[in-house]
Amino acid sequence: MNVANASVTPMMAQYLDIKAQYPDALLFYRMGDFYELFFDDAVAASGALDISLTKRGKHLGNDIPMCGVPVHAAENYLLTLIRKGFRVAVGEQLESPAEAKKRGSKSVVKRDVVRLVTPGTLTEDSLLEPRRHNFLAAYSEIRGDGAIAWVDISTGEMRVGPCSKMRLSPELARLAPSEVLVSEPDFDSLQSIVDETGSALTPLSRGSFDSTSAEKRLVSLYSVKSLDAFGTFSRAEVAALGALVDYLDITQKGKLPLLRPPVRESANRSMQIDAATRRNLELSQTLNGTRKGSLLDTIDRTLTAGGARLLDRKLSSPSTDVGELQSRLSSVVALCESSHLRNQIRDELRRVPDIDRALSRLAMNRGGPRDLVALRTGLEQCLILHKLLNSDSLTPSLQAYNKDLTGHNETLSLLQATLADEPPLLARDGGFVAAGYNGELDEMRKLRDQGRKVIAEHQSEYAKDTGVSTLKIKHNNVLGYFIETTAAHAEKMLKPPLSERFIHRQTTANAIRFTTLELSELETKILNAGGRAIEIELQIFDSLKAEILEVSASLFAAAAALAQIDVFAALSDLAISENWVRPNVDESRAFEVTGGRHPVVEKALKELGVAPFVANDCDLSAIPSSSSIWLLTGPNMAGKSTFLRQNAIIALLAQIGSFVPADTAHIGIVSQLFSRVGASDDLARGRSTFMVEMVETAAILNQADERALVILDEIGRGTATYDGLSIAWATLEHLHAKNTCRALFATHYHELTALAGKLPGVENATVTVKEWDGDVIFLHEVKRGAADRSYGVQVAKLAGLPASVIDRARIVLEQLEKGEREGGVRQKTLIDDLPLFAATPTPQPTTKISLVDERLNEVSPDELTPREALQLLYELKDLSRG
Ligand SMILES: Nc1ncnc2c1ncn2[C@@H]1O[C@H](COP(=O)(O)OP(=O)(O)OP(=O)(O)O)[C@@H](O)[C@H]1O
Repeated sequence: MNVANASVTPMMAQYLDIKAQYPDALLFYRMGDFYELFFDDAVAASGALDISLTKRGKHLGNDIPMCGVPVHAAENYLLTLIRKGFRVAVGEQLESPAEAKKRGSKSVVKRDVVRLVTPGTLTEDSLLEPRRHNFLAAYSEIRGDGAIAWVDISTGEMRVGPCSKMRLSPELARLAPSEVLVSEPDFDSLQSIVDETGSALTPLSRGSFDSTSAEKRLVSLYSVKSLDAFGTFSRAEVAALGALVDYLDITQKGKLPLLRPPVRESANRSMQIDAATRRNLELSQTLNGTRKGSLLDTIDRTLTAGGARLLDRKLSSPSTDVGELQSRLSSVVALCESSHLRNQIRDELRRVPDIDRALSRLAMNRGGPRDLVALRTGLEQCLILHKLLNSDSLTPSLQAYNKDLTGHNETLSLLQATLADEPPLLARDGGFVAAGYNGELDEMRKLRDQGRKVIAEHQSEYAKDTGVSTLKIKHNNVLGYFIETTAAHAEKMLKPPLSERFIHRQTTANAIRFTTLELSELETKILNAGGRAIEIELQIFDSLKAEILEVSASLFAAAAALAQIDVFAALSDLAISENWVRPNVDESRAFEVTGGRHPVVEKALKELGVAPFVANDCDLSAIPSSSSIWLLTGPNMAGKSTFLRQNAIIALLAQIGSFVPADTAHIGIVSQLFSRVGASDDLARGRSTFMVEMVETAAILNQADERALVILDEIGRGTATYDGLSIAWATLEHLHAKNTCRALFATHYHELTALAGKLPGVENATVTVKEWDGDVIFLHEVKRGAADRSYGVQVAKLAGLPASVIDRARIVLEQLEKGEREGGVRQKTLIDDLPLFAATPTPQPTTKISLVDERLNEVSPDELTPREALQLLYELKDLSRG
């Protein structure tokens, strides 16, 4: 831009200069106690934040729109802007106005962007959810070989794994990153996949993804010779990791977070779950997008933020490693068996702070004394917990985690010695270093807080040393502090040896004034004490921080151990209080659950105080075939969907190493979990209910292998009856012949039950109901066999459809069924045969009032004598026979 243009002020020139470097972000331009926004940024931010838009000066003859937010409240505004999809460049003043003035009276204060705030790079406590990770992901593809890397900069965890473009959507669903980085040339082809997950998509230049420079970046970041130190990575994996680091460098302006060495995750060690299945099973959020009511919400008994994040991670990536699962389950068992120990552990865990996030904030220079205190408390709790868990009778993995809780004595002692009990939030406020830690600091504080007292102490010392008891220390603006005495008393002070110490300053009419070297030093000290105290504290803060970061690896290990212990104890607590059972997990293809329950529905029923949940069995193992499928029929509302989901959830819980809501469960490892449950329109993506259903079904039929568990609920319901039936039929046959997997298939098409006789791997099961006086009573019991009918009309009646509609539906149904029995229904005949709705008189209630009812209506029980009552009983018995 043309800075020489007369209408551009130097400040505006600086603003425009900085803004040009961040065209995609809102620029927070620091002016004193405010961040100000100008031009389009101001218009956008004032709308998003609901703050007033004003004007400030003119630019090229036009008013400059402006809005501002106070610096002390900036975090909240930042959060709102980030949530609304903005990125914010924070431009700070890099010098004081006085320093700027030294360069010339017209000089503008130096400013530059110190940080680019984006959804994936948040570290502030107030901007993050404590119990959830905030991942930044990067996807790269090199010659058809794809990889995804992700990092939570608030905890420093960095992971990477292979990921084909096909698997990108399920991987993003699993990780739920808040921001995804892709190379500019890939932007268009990946946009729809990323948008679908709700993550922000950020394109980076091709250079950020260049695998050779990425490798250099990583090698220098971790100060290693080669990345082999951490494992073997593909080019695409290195590129994705490198892009993360490059982006952090750009957004954090060179101040990189504390990144832990990358861990490679291989896809075959965890259960594959696609986005639709996660959604359908409401794993970490409900279909309405809330955490409350999700499976995670129901099972989460963790007490620490780190534990909560770990449980979330486990639930999103159940393991397929039997050995690992057995080991996790044994630890849960160990803590189930000793409720005293478990309760003690849980009591101590309550006091454990978020060590990961405290460390990361410190590393990024955004930490304060409270973070150091969090580490102190964390390490103190480590010691207590270590003692509690220090037993040979515990499992090897608990013992290993317990080991990580020790070895921090030096760090703890340092923190204990250094920190005050309740320090302030910000280091610059001072007051966080404990008294007694640093002699000079103690003195400075004393001087700052008790200047008068220190002077008084000196005064009495001088009085004693000189023998002049009337001597006074006084202060004025010319001399500062001075010692004053009368001329008579001053005499001996003017002579050696006292005159060597007491230096004559002034003689007035009534008094003589002295000073001492000590006193003038004291004066400077008193004047500077406050500032010096803070300076010392900041030095101590920095050196303490450096020492802590030096041992960050072992502190992270302790935090990880605490999280693991928390998860084990939480799962034990859950198992005991909800009466869950240890599942038998192995390499077989078993799926045998007795007394299974749906944890979320069971909890909801309990809270409502209605009839308890009816437990059900599911035995796919008994089917002597390579595929094992239960074909589930039953009326609407009987509990088919619940049954389907509960079995998927039981498998999933077993594979995170949790007990399961059942009496017994034998689960052969499930490698892929698919579920097509319920129907929902996806209008945003321009897909109808039926289309969504078919896309999801296609994904299942194309991918499910013999280790998959497939849950299909009412396939084909979204289209015309015969089309739907045909699709369901063919789908079932495909699952049986090609996918040869374990599956639960719920359907309203009773015609399909005939397939059970034909296909060896398909068995019929049904959810039972009782019919009573034209109504239907749900028993929620799943039994082998086929349902006789749908009871749709009865359910509709329960829902409160007008009686005339219900009656009319009954007539139509009767005719349809009759038509079918008589060899196929021809619609034309049906329409001709059925009298029109309007012409149909509402039939009278089918149930007649019985004689027994009539007689009972006449009776008033209060007026009956015992003899009359007995007589009445005989009478009623007669009437009912008659
Ligand atoms: N085993 C059970 N014990 C007690 N209540 C249950 C049980 N299963 C389901 N229910 C209750 O019945 C309601 C309906 O269950 P669900 O949605 O699973 O039925 P459905 O057969 O799939 O119905 P539709 O075919 O109409 O979708 C649930 O909301 C729940 O309150």
